[in-house]
Amino acid sequence: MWTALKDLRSATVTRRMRSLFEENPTRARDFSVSLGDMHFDYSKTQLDDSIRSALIDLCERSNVAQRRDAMFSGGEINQTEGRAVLHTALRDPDGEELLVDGADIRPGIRQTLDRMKAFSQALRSGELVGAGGRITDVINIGIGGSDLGPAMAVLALSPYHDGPRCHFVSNVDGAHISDTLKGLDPQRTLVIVASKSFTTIETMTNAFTARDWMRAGGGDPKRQFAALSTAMDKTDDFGIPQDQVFGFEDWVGGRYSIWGPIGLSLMIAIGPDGFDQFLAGGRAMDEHFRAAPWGQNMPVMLALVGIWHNQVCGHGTRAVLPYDQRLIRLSAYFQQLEMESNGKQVRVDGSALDVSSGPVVWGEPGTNGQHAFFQLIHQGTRVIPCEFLVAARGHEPELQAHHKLLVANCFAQSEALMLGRSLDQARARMQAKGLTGEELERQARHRVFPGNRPSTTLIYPMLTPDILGRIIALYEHRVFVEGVILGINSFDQWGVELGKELAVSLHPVLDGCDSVTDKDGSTEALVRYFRTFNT
Ligand SMILES: O=P(O)(O)OC[C@H]1O[C@](O)(CO)[C@@H](O)[C@@H]1O
Repeated sequence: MWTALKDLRSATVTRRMRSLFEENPTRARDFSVSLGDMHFDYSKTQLDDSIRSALIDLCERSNVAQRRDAMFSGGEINQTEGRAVLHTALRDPDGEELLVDGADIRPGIRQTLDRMKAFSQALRSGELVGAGGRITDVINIGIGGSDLGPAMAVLALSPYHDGPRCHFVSNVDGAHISDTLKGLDPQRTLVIVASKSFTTIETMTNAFTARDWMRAGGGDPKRQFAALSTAMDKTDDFGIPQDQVFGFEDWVGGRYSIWGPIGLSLMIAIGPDGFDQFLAGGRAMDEHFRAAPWGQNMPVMLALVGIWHNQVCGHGTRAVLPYDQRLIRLSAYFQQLEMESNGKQVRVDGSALDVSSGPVVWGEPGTNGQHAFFQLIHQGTRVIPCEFLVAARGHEPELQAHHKLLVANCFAQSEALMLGRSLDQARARMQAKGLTGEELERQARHRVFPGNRPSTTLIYPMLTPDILGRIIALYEHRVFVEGVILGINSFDQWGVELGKELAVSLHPVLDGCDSVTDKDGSTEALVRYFRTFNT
């Protein structure tokens, strides 16, 4: 399957992308996909008709349609954990009957959503109070999927906030909770403990610290704690009243969980109506993913472009570059979504992957990144496919000039990456500035841009709750399609276990309770260093 694609790649190594636009005047339209007013342009890549056909063929042969349908209908596609994968059901509470283990899951989803709405409304209206009166601040304590989604989305949608302030604590580093608690009123703060398992050491350590802080400051943890979890017995043990516990099932993976109870902080911030719009955005992307033919299917084409760049061309990293300051946490969110899902070395059947696993995902918002790492993207020896995201309009009409500059910079980057600047062009520019002879030759080489560097652009009218829902669902399905093509299970994460186990065994070693001599030399030396400062 891969050979045909690799041959196509060899045939295009020296081809200038720009020539594709000269050959096909409607290339921009032909190599883009729309969903309503959201538009995904992948024309600034090497994809042509034959490459796209070969990629679509790969998609067909990989049974993406069957796997997709199995996912939406509750098939046990997370084989290594024996679970269905149904985060999509969370954003479709009124959908038709959906059976898991013989029972329809929709009524439970609706009931939990209604409870979340009632709870967040009571909090926002001031009906639900803390020991010291109206709740002014909410802290979500969680990590990974129980943090990154809501933390990213709350920031992204700050123009829609009209509820209490939301804070996020994830790191077990005491600095995180300490800095967050400073300045908060323990009698007017709500703490949400977000943990699917309710055993994650970072989250539980921070939750106990927050409870001690609240008690010491005269707050009332019985009233001012809520929990989001699949483990009701453990939330009970912690002492959180059941009417403040919002449960979900194991068919929701951590990094896919923002659509349900894990999204409670987002709902508190933007209100139930805003949250409904967010769900509707995700649902619209689901419907599109299920219905659109592959070539017109946004998640599929985003995935196929990703497969082309990573597995076929060998570009091992992917930069996510939102030209939107409020999406500053988007690449961190996508890092978990993509790298925890598709960073696997074996297929579902245990056989070794014969192509690269998912790429390294990284990035920062523009224009900041331009003044940091874009140098390497433009002139470094590696090719780094870039994914730009940008809104046509900002939320600050009075600062329209800023937004125009932002957008101009975004478009300029993809243009510059594709066009580059040849040695002759560099020389001509320097001559125009009056340079001549040896000095001109010496300087000109440093001003050459190889160009021909691929990028895609996702453009939408404005970053609303609906659009954010569409963006997240788009990337979720992209990761899914890439995983199916690689033949891996995108829904487990065994790779995080070994480090967790060793941390548990190292904890008593740091205290000096357990011996350090059975550790490797490096670890032993590090432990001894730590002990000298902690006697
Ligand atoms: O919600 P929990 O159970 O606390 O887990 C938090 C995170 O930890 C992980 O299991 C990995 O360490 C993630 O997959 C998950 O999102």
